[in-house]
Amino acid sequence: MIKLLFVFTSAVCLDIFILYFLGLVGRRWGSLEVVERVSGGETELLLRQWLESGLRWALLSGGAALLWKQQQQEEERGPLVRRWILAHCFIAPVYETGRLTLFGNFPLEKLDTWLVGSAAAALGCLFWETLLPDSSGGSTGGGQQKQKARVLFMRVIRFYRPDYLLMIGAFVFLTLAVLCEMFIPLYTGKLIDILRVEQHWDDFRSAVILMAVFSIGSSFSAGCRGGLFMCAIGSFICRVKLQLFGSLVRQEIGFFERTKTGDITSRLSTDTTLMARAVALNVNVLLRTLIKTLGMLYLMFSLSWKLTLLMLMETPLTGLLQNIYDTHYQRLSKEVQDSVASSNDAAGEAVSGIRTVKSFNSEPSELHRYNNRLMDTHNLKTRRGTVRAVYLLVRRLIGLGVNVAMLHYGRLFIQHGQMTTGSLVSFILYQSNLGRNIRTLIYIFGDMLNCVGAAGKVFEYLDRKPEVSTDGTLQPEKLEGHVCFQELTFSYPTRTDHNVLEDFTLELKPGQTTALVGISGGGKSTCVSLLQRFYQPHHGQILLDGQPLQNYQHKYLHSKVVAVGQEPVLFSGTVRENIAYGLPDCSLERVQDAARKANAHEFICELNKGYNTDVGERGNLLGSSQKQRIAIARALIRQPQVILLDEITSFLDAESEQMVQKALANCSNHTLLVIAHRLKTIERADQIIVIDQGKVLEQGTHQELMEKKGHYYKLKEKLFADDSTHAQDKTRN
Ligand SMILES: Nc1ncnc2c1ncn2[C@@H]1O[C@H](COP(=O)(O)OP(=O)(O)OP(=O)(O)O)[C@@H](O)[C@H]1O
Repeated sequence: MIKLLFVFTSAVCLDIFILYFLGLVGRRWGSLEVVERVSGGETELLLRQWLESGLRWALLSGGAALLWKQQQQEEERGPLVRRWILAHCFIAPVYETGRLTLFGNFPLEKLDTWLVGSAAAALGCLFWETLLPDSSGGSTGGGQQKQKARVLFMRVIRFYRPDYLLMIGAFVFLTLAVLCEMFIPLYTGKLIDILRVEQHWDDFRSAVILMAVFSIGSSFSAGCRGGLFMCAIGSFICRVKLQLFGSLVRQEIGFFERTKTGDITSRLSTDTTLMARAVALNVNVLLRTLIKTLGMLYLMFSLSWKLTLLMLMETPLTGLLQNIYDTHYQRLSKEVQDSVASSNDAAGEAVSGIRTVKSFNSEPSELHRYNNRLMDTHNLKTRRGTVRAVYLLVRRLIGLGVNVAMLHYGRLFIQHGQMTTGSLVSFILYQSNLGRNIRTLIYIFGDMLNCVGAAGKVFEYLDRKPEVSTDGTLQPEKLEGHVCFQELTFSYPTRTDHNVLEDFTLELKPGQTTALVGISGGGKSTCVSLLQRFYQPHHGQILLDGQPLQNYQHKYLHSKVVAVGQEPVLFSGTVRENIAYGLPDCSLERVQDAARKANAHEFICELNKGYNTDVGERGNLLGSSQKQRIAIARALIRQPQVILLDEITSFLDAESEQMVQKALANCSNHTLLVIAHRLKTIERADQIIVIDQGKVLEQGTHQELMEKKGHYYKLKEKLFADDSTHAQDKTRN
């Protein structure tokens, strides 16, 4: 900043020096008789001023460039200085040219002109930097941002391709509506002029008819335009949401662990809508306003170009004000959005965990938490409202000032016969719209960037390639189900500093049952997750029949390797839909067969609508053991080769467990990986693997490990104790 000030001060000093030097030369030149003859005229003075400005500009630019190079900051601040020098040198001749054109005299002294020019240039640069801070070329961060916004905007437009016809229709009606609307004030003024001269009744009638035609035409076209745009936006939103959802469900589990649910849902709801607005609504408003503004300016110029220039003076002020307001308003709006999301999260968490809330009697604290979040939102909204109120006040004051000036000059022009009363009325009508239109143009530009920002977030998810690839193609007809974990090292994406598995090697032989045992947190469930390809291990690999898991086709792999977890997740829908989940054309016989194997058929038949009974949201209408059996049926229906059972029997009663065990025992050609804390399940396994802290401690059959009297032996004492307690609990229930 200090360097910048130094450059500016040096430039001003250099400029004053050049100015006086040129003044001296000019005076010497002026003293020559030849020049004296021609230099008296205003045109010549003006010409000389332009020449001087050109010279000053060249010298100042050269000097600043030299100085800047030494400071090595050309890239960062160069454009701003160049703009300032250009405005500083040329604003005075431009101003004087304007004055000469308007009033035909040349009143300002040289130093006064310089001062006025300097102040105007500094204000202009300030205005430019505040309103368009990133306009200094592609190399800067702002330039890149603008370029990015442009690319995103074009992508959104391409996304609209299927609706191009609707959009074109909408734009045609938009143009018609605007054109019709534009002529109404003009004819209002004409009517007033005609009314003042009573005998022109024919003119009056035709003016009224024309006004009626324009009004009806404008309303009709606006209606058609709105309808067509809404259709286009509706279909766009559906399309984007569908694609986005498709992309989201393809992402790996780690993505969902790292990304908040609120973020994902707001991409799906708010951002897709904003993205649709970016083109359809904003371009609609932008074009409508632009056509209207240009048309109005043309008509206003034809009514009184002097008054029009006066009016336009309001624009930079309003622009500056709008820009400052937008910055604050957008920041506050974002904070309000975050705060609303956070209070929704608080409410959602309390509702979804209502059992825990009640059992710990924490209703008052939940209420307090929610109240705090609501108050935060309320405070932010109040601040946002205050900013808006101040902005509106200042804007109205500026508007009032301009209106007073316009009425004053309008009266003078009427007095001098330069305008009629009707023209002034038309002008006032246009002027009241013009200010609004210009504000809209400035606002819409900001809003468009905002919407394009939302589109950026949507595209980020749309373009995201899942870290766990699903590009495999392998789908052999016959699969043995031979699984090998080879020197696997893995940590969860949310805790990369902690290796859950380290140099982990394990073999699941085809047709055999392997039980994973160990204390909680040892990494048993992680093995199941990795086998389902929820995560990608960092080192080592998992082989299925000698091929890395990622080589298998995604759908094939998930039909051959299935898992049933501790807490089964069912989806709202019927029992049949849940068992045949992901298999759209599955017959009822197949569903029933799978249900029988999972010992679920009997209880399903007892439900009031049998297989067509609705299970409720997340299966809430069913008991835990029923949900578990449906989940087992859902796995078995795919006729898998490798079955992963992660503590599935925890929620089953002894009888159901036995039935399920029997059903699973029947699948002798399946590879089973069982995680269990129940001795009976473990004993039956062909091999038992004891895991602790991501490492295999012991491996062998129950008999072998018992004889070894190692970790398993010690663990067994605990497991057996737990098991008997558990069995007693179940019997009591
Ligand atoms: N999604 C996750 N993100 C981060 N860390 C996790 C995640 N899931 C598990 N962990 C951690 O990984 C370690 C192993 O967990 P894992 O669930 O595999 O153990 P486990 O032996 O199956 O235990 P349990 O019998 O309690 O299910 C634990 O320290 C756990 O905290």
